[in-house]
Amino acid sequence: MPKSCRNDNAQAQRLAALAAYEILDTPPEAAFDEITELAALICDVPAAVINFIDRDRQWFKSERGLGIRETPLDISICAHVILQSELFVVPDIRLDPRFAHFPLVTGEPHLRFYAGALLKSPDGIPIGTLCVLDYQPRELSQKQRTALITLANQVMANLELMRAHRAQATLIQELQSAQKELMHLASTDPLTGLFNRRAMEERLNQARAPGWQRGTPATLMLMDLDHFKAINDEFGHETGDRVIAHFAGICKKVFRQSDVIGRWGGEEFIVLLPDTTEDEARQAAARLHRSLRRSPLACDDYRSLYITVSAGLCGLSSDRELEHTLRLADRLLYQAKRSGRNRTVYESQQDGQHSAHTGIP
Ligand SMILES: Nc1nc2c(ncn2[C@@H]2O[C@H](COP(=O)(O)OP(=O)(O)OP(=O)(O)O)[C@@H](O)[C@H]2O)c(=O)[nH]1
Repeated sequence: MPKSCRNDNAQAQRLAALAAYEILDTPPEAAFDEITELAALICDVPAAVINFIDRDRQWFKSERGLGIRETPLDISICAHVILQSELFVVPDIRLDPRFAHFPLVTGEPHLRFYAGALLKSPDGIPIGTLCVLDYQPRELSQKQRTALITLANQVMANLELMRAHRAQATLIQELQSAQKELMHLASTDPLTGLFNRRAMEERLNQARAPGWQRGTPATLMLMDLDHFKAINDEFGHETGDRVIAHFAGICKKVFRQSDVIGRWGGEEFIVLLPDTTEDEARQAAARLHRSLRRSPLACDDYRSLYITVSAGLCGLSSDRELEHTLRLADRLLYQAKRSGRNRTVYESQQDGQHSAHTGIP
C-alpha cells in the first residue's frame, strides 16, 4: 500500500468522507452506470470503473468491461491515484514497476492502460476515482482527459445530490414526527393521557356524521366523580390529581379499545361507545362501578380512598343535535347525583323517561 495511504489521519479522513455518502455496497444505479458508459465511449476504451477506496478494498459502484465489483487494496492502481494530482495516467502498466506485477495485469484481463480522475469531496478529500482501462498501451488526448475529469465531477455531483435527498428525507421525517407529537399534545389531557375536551368534541361530531355509524348505534356516557371537592379539601390537591389519574386508568381498563375516553373538564369525563346499544353501554357502566369498588387508591400508609362516580348515559345519533345529546347526558348525570350518586342513569327506551340505575352499592 502506498506510503500516505498508511497515514492514519488521511485514511480516517477519507473513510469518514466516504462513509458520509453511504454509497459502499449499494446496488448499481443507472445514474452512475451512464457515467462509466460515457467515459468508456469518450476515451474509446473497453473498460471504465467508478471506484471508491475503502479501508482494505477498492469497491466499484459502477463497472463496465471488467466483470468484478471489488479487489483488495494492495493491487489497486486507484489507491495510488488518490495520492496524486487530479488525473493519473499510466500509458503502459507493464512498463511501470509499481503496477506491472498486479494480477489484473499479469493475468486476465491483462490490463495495459490506466487513466484515473480523482473523486473528491467538496472539501477536497479524495475518496475514489473514475478510471478508464484498456488491454493495450495508449494515451488520452487533451479533450479526453478534460472529459474524464468533468465526468468525475459529475459522479461527485450525483453523490452530493443523493446526500442532500437523504438529509431532506430525514428532515421531512423529523418534521412529520414533530407534527404528530404536536397533534398528540394538542389533543391529549396531560394528567390522564386521555383525549381532552377539544379532541372529544371532534370525535363526537365525527361519530354523528352521516355514514360514520353505518346504521350501528353509538352511546355517550358523561361522568362526574362524586364528592371530589371533599377529597381535595381533605387530602389535598395533589391527591385529588392522583384520584383523577387513577380513575382514568380504571376507565382505560374497563372500556373497550374502540371506545373513546376523554376528560371533559375538571373531574368530569366522557366516553363515546361506538357500535354499542344503550343496553350494552349499561353493562359497561356497571363494570366501571364494580371496578371502582374493587380498586381503592392508597392515600397514605393508613388510608385508602374508594372513589365513586355518577354518570348519565344516552344514545348518540345523527338525528339529534350534539348539543342536545350533551344536555340530555348532563340532565341524566344530574339526576344520578340527586338520586344519591355512585350510579348511572339512562334514558328508558320504552317511555322516554330517565330511569334505571346501574351500580348502586
Ligand atoms: N385536584 C384537582 N381538583 C380539581 C381538578 N379539576 C377540578 N377540580 C376540583 O373538583 C372540585 C369539584 O367540585 P364540585 O363541582 O363541587 O363537585 P363534587 O365535590 O365532586 O360534588 P358532586 O359532583 O356533587 O359529587 C372543585 O373543587 C374543583 O376545584 C383537577 O384537575 N385536580
